[in-house]
Amino acid sequence: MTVTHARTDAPAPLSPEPPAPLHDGSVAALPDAVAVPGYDRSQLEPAVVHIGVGGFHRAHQAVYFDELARAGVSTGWGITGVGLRSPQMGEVLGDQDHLYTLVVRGPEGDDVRVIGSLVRYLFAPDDPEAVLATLADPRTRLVTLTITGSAYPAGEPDPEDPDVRADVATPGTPGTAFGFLVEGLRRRRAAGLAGFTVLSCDNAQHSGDLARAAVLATARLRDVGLAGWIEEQVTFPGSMVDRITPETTPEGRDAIARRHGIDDRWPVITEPFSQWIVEDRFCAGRPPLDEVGVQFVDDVRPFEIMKTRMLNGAHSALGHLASLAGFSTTAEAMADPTIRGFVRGYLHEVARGLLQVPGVDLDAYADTLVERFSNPQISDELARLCRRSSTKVPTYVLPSVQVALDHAGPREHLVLAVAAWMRYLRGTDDDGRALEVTDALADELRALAELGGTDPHPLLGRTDLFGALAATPGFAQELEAALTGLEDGALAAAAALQRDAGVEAQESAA
Ligand SMILES: NC(=O)c1ccc[n+]([C@@H]2O[C@H](COP(=O)([O-])OP(=O)(O)OC[C@H]3O[C@@H](n4cnc5c(N)ncnc54)[C@H](O)[C@@H]3O)[C@@H](O)[C@H]2O)c1
Ligand SMILES: O=P(O)(O)OC[C@@H](O)[C@@H](O)[C@H](O)[C@H](O)CO
Repeated sequence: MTVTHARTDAPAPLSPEPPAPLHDGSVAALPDAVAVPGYDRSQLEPAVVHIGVGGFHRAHQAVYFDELARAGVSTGWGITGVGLRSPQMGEVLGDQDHLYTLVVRGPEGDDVRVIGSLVRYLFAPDDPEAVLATLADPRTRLVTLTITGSAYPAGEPDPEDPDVRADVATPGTPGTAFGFLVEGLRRRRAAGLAGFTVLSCDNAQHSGDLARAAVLATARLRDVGLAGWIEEQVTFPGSMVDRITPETTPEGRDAIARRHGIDDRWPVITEPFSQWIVEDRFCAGRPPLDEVGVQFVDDVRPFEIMKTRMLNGAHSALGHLASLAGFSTTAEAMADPTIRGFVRGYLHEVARGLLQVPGVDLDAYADTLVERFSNPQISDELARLCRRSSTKVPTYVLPSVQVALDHAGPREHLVLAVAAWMRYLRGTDDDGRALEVTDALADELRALAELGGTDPHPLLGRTDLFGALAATPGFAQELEAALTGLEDGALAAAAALQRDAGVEAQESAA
């Protein structure tokens, strides 16, 4: 493994380089392998623009739109994919007529199909004008985003940031997704058109509010009147999205070619589970996604909070702790009873701090998460779960710790998860092997983690990450104890929690 001190404004090491075509005659190339995905793609109307076409979009939103067309419900929602950061996805999709293979990997084996809802792909740095023209096109009714949580400014956008400067000073060649949205909307306003819906599909608590705040703040930097028009004309529904989608590796790609005889340079492998809950606030027409399993609600926040704190929080906790213990994938780590017990304990503590979620039994939800994380058919790298943790831990983990401290709730697993992140930041596992630390703040946080050792105070000084939690009585001492426990190794620290829980259970039974 390598230690990567990457800045998030550099393209993240998102996916492996797309593998070269096989074309050795042993397999059929897309789109020859499957001529059409079951409907006439020429009928698809380009009503959706999606920014950030990665693995998840192709395993989730694009699949729902594909199902709409496949089931004959509607061909009104074809997708124009837009990339801002790396050109490879566009190159691969361009070679495949924008078709790609979705492999749903469950206990019964692989379900393989070709997805056809992406009709076009634009790499913004090559042709910003085409992207802006598409956003200003009257046919565009919905813009969806999966640009990672780090792309949303915490507070106001930094006017000194070169990308934000481009959004304002050279709006014909914007630097950020929000700059593109604002200029696209400005052109619509100038042309007398209405707005479009902006639907964030990034994992976040209040994803819609984050997108709205970022778009309005970017607009205000340009023109207060434009910002006011956007407030009136554009809706930003929140959404809860869920489908565990690992990065596609060359090995995964080659296995698909061998097993299924399809030469797809960048297929997507995902799990059977899929969930999408969306707030019903669409200003330019709502796609009939309820016909294909999407749930529309008035307020998505309880679902977002549950999902980010339970699933994503447990993923972060598992990622850091199991990486320290030397594991590489979720399934491998979850097969270890100590790690599995730690994840269960973590989920239990989070659930204790959650309010009721409509129609959800949190214990049953926790059980499904343990099962999904353990899926041996899916090879999900722990390293993926540990990227951009300075954005993720404050969103996914720390709110649960705060709730537990405020209500004197059980929190040993939560605190160990924070300690494991701090220990992980030092960049080596329990056997001294290098860990991948891919984070905008990697260098700064590593220095603080090394300075502190088992003393969390240098890291807790980062109030931009810890907020009021840093000063919450008892937290620093509990963290210090957990960091000290980790000196014996991650597995030993997790096992100690299980021993303590066993003793407590015996005492209360007695
Ligand atoms: N993979 C999953 O299991 C999963 C599930 C639910 C939600 N998500 C969310 O979906 C988003 C994308 O995840 P993914 O797994 O597809 O990752 P990915 O790395 O495959 O794709 C990320 C995409 O975002 C783009 N991007 C990154 N930073 C950007 C920026 N600052 N501005 C514009 N574009 C940017 C990349 O170019 C890429 O197209 C994340 O927010 C993630 O939390 C992922
Ligand atoms: O996507 P991230 O990096 O914010 O978080 C990593 C994982 O927890 C996440 O991708 C999950 O797999 C996903 O949210 C499941 O729906």
